[in-house]
Amino acid sequence: MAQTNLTPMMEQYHEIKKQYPDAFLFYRVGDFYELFEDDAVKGAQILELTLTHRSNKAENPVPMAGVPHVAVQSYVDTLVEKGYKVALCEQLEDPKKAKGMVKRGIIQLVTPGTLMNDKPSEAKESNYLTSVVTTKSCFGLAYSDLSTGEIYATHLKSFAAVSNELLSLRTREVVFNGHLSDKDSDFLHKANITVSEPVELTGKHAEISFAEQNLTNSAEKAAVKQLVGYLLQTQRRSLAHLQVAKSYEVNQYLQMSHTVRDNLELTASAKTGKKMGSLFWVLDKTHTAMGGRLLKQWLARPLLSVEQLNKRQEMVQALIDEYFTRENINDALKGVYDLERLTGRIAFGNVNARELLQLAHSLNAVPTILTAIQKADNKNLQNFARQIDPLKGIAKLITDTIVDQPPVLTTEGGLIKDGIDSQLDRYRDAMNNGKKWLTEMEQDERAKTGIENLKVGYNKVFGYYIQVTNSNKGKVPSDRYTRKQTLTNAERYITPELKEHENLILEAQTKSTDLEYDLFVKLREEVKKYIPALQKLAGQVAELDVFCSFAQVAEDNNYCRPQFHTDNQDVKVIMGRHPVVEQVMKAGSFIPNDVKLTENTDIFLITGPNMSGKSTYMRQMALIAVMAQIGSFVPADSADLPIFDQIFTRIGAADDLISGQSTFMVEMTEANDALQHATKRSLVLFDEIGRGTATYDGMALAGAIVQYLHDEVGAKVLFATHFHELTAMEQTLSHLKNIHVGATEENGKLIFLHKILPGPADQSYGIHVAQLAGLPRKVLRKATKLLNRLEAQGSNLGPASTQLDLFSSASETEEAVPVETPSDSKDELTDKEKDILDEISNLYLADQTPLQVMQLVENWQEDLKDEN
Ligand SMILES: Nc1ncnc2c1ncn2[C@@H]1O[C@H](COP(=O)(O)OP(=O)(O)OP(=O)(O)O)[C@@H](O)[C@H]1O
Repeated sequence: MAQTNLTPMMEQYHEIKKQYPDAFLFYRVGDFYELFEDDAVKGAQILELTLTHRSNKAENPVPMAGVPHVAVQSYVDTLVEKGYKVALCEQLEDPKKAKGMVKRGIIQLVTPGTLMNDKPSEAKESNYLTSVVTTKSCFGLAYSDLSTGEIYATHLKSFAAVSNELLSLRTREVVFNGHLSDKDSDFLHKANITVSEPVELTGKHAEISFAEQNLTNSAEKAAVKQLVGYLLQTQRRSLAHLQVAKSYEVNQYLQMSHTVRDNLELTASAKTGKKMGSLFWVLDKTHTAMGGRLLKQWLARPLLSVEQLNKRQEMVQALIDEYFTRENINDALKGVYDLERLTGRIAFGNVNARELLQLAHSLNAVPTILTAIQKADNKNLQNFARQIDPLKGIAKLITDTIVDQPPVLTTEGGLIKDGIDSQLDRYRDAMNNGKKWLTEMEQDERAKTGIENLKVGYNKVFGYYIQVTNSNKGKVPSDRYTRKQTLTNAERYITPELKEHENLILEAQTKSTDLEYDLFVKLREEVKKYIPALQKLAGQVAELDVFCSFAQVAEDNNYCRPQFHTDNQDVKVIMGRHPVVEQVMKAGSFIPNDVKLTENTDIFLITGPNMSGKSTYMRQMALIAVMAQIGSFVPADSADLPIFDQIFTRIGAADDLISGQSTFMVEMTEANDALQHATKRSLVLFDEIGRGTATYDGMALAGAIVQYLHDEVGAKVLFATHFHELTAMEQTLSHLKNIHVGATEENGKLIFLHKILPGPADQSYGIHVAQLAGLPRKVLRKATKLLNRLEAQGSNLGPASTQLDLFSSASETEEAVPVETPSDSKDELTDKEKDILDEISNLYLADQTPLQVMQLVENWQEDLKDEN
């Protein structure tokens, strides 16, 4: 906005705003932060503020909107959560002392990736800022959670791998040094990831050399440099808690794409996006926020090393065996605050006395934990405990210095205990003596003047005064008292003696408050020296918390300790259960099932009615694999498992909203991902592949995919299908076995057994399920009639029989010969009827609302009417 004749303040505003064009500039004026011009217009709308104008009478009044400084955090959070950036511009000198324009400057730039939300509901969430650099040969990627200071770095071959990492980390902001194609930029926008420009750094920065010290890969180094540089530039405060970056490679862990993680509902339910209903919900019995965050990190990166997994398992086993130790540890953990984030706040220098006490109380819990472990006399626990330094000295220093219930503010005194500093004690004595003198003086004056209700009081404007009610005004010794203030029913006076003591008291008070603040800062700086030790301790406590949680969950739900083998890929899970589904069902009502992919069986082709439990069975296998590879015990009687390198899924019907692909396209993309990247060591779950297109297309694709997985990939595959024709493949594919989920019919009613049985399903029961869903009788009757006719015709239906032959043993050598259609043309189905039947058997009831089903049925009725 071109402006002429700007006031000095607006000139200053523009000067600062120019440097932060893409951020909302919160400009401090007195007790308010003001937004001006376009920021004001947009901000007022988003934050529901009143839009006013500055220089209302001028030709071009400046739009303006303000928020009180005490409430600024929630406004900043709202904007940043929506993906905007906020630049906080403070008054850098006391306005009273300033000559001319008050100096102002940006003290912090809050961005989506650097937002530190203190909401308790988000304590178990990490908020990552990610930095990506393009180099000639690859992409370097580094990310950090600013609240804890941890940094990780890796390098990746393709932008697709980068995108997958960004989505898996749920990063909100990426600092990117390259040029984004329209497609990639669109993708990031839809994924709600803010893209920020890297900042230009001059000179050397200790934080950068510290963070990158262990890295060898140059792309990773560059990514960390860019990350820390951005943090330094936006935070403009001490980042002493930033840790040494840890290098990782995605293939050091069990790999899953972000869609696989979402499909398996590892940390959030697919339906609600909430924790409830996810694997994390079942496994998380942690008592600390750090434990919760660590468990989430483990879920994001399951391990491949049997050695490391055994170590975790041994800790879990020890804590199951030592019940009382676990209970004692749990009790102690309940008193531990978020050490990681407290440490972050210590680095930033915005920790208050209460938080320092929280730190001390947390540290005091550690010896209790160690004592509990010592009593248990368990080798694994002992070894773990031996590595822990409880940092007793820090805890003592804090509790010795800070009073038991300090105020939130650190600038108004009342923080430091007596006996810590002799000067402070002297000031306090002076204050106390002064106050004692005031009480004595009040008594004295009452006696001298005879005014019984004479009072000594204090207010900010006049300081100490003597108050006399109007009725006693006459008794006031006018030679000694000077009138200062008249109230409706009293007068206030001062005396020279009173003022003299007032000076002494107030001076002692100001000095002691200042000194207390200094002592507090000194303490804070002392604690700051222990940041790395505190971070190490926090990590150990978090691990112990997760182990206790695993032990608790294993014991509560009767899990077993999985065994791993590396010489083959056989899977042998006996009486396995779905960890989440069994939680939401009545105790004992979940039917356990085995998964035995052994002796050259790689593929289970699973058939069975809708709703019988095919998906549950497949997911339960994947969840057991993930649980095992994070070190948790698993819901089964026994589990003998290989180490899986990757998990692929094609489950559910969700459109990929981010990439804007159709359901079928997503289905094929996910299938392709598995076909291209799965190895013999992978686990593949395919649920009804091919149902997103016309029946015969779908069946053909599904058959070809199964064959490819069998011949070319050799992964362990669970493949559920409604195409019964595929079951014929067992005759030709030696590593494929048919299994089905049992169901029976009793008095015309369908009973689900939820039991996995050998061989293919004999019926699909689609119409029974439709009946369960309450479809009108007329439709069900008609569907049954159509089905009977189809069955009577058997394989005579031209195209289906061609498909069937394709997958049967004869197909390799013989041409399929279409059998002639029956001569009774009345019995032949019309195309329309076939379509309707197809639609009914393919209808996914779980995806429909009753109203949608009614609508569909009504359409069918209309169509059938038209036919007849
Ligand atoms: N083993 C089991 N024991 C008890 N109940 C089960 C079991 N497996 C599944 N169920 C119940 O059956 C419901 C349907 O299961 P699931 O979604 O796995 O069926 P499906 O065969 O995949 O169905 P569709 O083919 O329609 O997708 C589950 O929500 C659960 O309530």
